[in-house]
Amino acid sequence: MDLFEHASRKDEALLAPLAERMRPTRLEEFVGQEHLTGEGRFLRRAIQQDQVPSLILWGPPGTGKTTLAHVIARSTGASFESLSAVLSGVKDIRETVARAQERWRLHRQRTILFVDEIHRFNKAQQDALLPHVEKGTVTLIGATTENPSFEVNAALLSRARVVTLRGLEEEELVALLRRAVADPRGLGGKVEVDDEALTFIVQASGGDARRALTALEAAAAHGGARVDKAIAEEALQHKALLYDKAGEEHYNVVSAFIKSMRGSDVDAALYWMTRMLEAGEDPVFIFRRMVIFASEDIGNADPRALGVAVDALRAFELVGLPEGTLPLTQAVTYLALAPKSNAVLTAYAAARTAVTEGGPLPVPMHLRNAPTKLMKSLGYGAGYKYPHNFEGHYVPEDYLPEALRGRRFYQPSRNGLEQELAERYEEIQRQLASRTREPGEEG
Ligand SMILES: Nc1ncnc2c1ncn2[C@@H]1O[C@H](COP(=O)(O)OP(=O)(O)OP(=O)(O)O)[C@@H](O)[C@H]1O
Repeated sequence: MDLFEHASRKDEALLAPLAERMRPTRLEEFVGQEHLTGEGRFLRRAIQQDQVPSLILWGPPGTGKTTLAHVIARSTGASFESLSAVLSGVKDIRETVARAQERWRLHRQRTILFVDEIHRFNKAQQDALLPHVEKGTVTLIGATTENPSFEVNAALLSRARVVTLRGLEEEELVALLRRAVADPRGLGGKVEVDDEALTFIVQASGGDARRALTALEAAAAHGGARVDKAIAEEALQHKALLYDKAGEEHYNVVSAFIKSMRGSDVDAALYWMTRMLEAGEDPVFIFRRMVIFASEDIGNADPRALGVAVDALRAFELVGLPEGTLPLTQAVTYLALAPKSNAVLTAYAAARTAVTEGGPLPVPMHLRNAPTKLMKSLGYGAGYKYPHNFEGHYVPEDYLPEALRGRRFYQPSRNGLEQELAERYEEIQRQLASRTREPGEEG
């Protein structure tokens, strides 16, 4: 039984991606970032003296933020816990803190809490965590790729020291790849990778160690026992086609999501929504697209849709993830099945064309503001009819500039609630057309 468990755990370890298998566990294996971890530098000293404060690690992807948090925990004998600011809810934070308290109470063991994407922490999450950072129950290590002085909340910033990580240098990445080729945790010396191929991979990695290791792994899988530059190139191209979170594929999925809602296919909309979440998309980005969609593709066919989208966003900001997926799903299902109209979009486009092409046409005299006697004597406001003085609070009248009389911008659909507006619109057009003009009035 024991043997079995051991064997399966070992297989799992080998199934993990190369970058994961090669993650340094000691400071000696950590590459680059000499300004932090070199002899006598701040972080090395803090680790040696076991006095690591709460930190915010700011740096590009794949430069060792997560790794550093692991190394710190291991070297200081602290327990390591990790949360995602995007995916973990307040409940997860409370449970993590409770475990940390327990560890301290029973074993006097400290806890390092790693929070990925710390700039996405919302108010509720912060309130649940910060008092415990203050008390020292947990040492917080947050990671962010965004400039913390703009993106990280002040309450957090004042409790943690910001540390900057740099993209890794080419030589550092080459050394890292060589180690991965030889190390038994890595490719175990079974693959030969020539220098040109290594340089090619490193140059395609933009200082990102995870990218470099993942590319090496793909090249090794592609090429067998020997990897040269041509094989590395081919492998990388193939990979780029399969998955590219930040690039084309991302936009394809967003596009499929919007089109599914527009096409009233609620199941497809849910599928693409989930694809985006799983790929690590910021839910707020999805919400913003939905708020726009509610106006652009539903509009007055169901004016409640805009409210549903905005309320769901507000709810999400209150509860965060994972519970925030519920208002998100609710809004997606509502928007997908609501009656559709693009009359808002076309109305604005038509009005804008009239303004940009027609130039600043004069305001008709009867609509002008007449605050002074002089203006009144010049005819400003003369002949204005106050609609409330007429039956039904309406009187047929011209409001557009003279040159645009009779132009229609709004083309209401006959869908959903917009049907009512369409009927009212037609009625008004009829009254305008059949109005009896007073003598002297232009036709
Ligand atoms: N400085 C480094 N020294 C050695 N290996 C590194 C270093 N930085 C990254 N790596 C390798 O890259 C992998 C990913 O790094 P890590 O998870 O620390 O990145 P990160 O900075 O947290 O980036 P992300 O924000 O993308 O998660 C690690 O598993 C490790 O193999």
